Amino acid sequence: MIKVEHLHYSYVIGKKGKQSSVPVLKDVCFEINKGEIVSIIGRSGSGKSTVLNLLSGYIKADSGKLTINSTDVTDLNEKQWAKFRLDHFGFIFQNYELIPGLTAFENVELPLTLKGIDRKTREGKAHEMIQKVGLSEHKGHYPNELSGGQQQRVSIARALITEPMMILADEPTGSLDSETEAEVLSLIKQLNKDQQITFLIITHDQEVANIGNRTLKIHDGMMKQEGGVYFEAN
Ligand SMILES: Nc1ncnc2c1ncn2[C@@H]1O[C@H](COP(=O)(O)OP(=O)(O)OP(=O)(O)O)[C@@H](O)[C@H]1O
Repeated sequence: MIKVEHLHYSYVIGKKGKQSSVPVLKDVCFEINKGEIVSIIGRSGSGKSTVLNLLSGYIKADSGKLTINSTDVTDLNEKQWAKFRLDHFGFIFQNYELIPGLTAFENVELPLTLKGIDRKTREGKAHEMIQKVGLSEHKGHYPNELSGGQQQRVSIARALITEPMMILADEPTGSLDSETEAEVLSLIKQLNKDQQITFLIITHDQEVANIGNRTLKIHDGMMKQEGGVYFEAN
């Protein structure tokens, strides 16, 4: 489903004329199969968010190959990526990233609005998703009228509404207390089990990583499967 082959990425830092290149990902290789929950665990600064940004086309690798659903997406341009992202991925973020001026229902509906789906279909789907995450009674609430856990449920419903191939979750429980964290992780596991939704979870927390079928460890821009050895760049 996702195949990452020998990705290298460096950030260019410093002022013009005095720029230097800082290698952040070094020969990263991994695959994610349909129906898996895969966790990427690593300390702060190890390169987790950079992996996510490469997978979702926000940044472009210096070298290597990225294949998603048998399509080579390594060289898509920005416009092609925007469509590809909307068609294939759902996103969940640590800080939920809900639109403050929209209700829970409207936030969930939004990706379908962006896709140009008609109102009746949008509303039907949004009702279904809000129900799926157990928030039907709160659908008219604005984000600031919801708890952190409820906001994350809204963002999960929003991620699900386009029926994405995969959900990319960046520290999905990073802002939640441990009880609410357990609830959100259990919802993720349930969606994976009942509907075979594939998740990639980025975290620095071993307990969160443990909900995955597989854990990939990233350290200093190098990645290994848990129990394996780090790949070193040539
Ligand atoms: N825009 C940027 N310009 C230059 N260096 C950057 C930039 N973004 C990230 N880096 C550097 O790249 C490295 C990896 O950063 P990244 O954000 O991928 O790590 P992370 O594992 O997601 O960290 P965290 O858990 O703190 O979010 C870090 O050393 C960071 O300082």
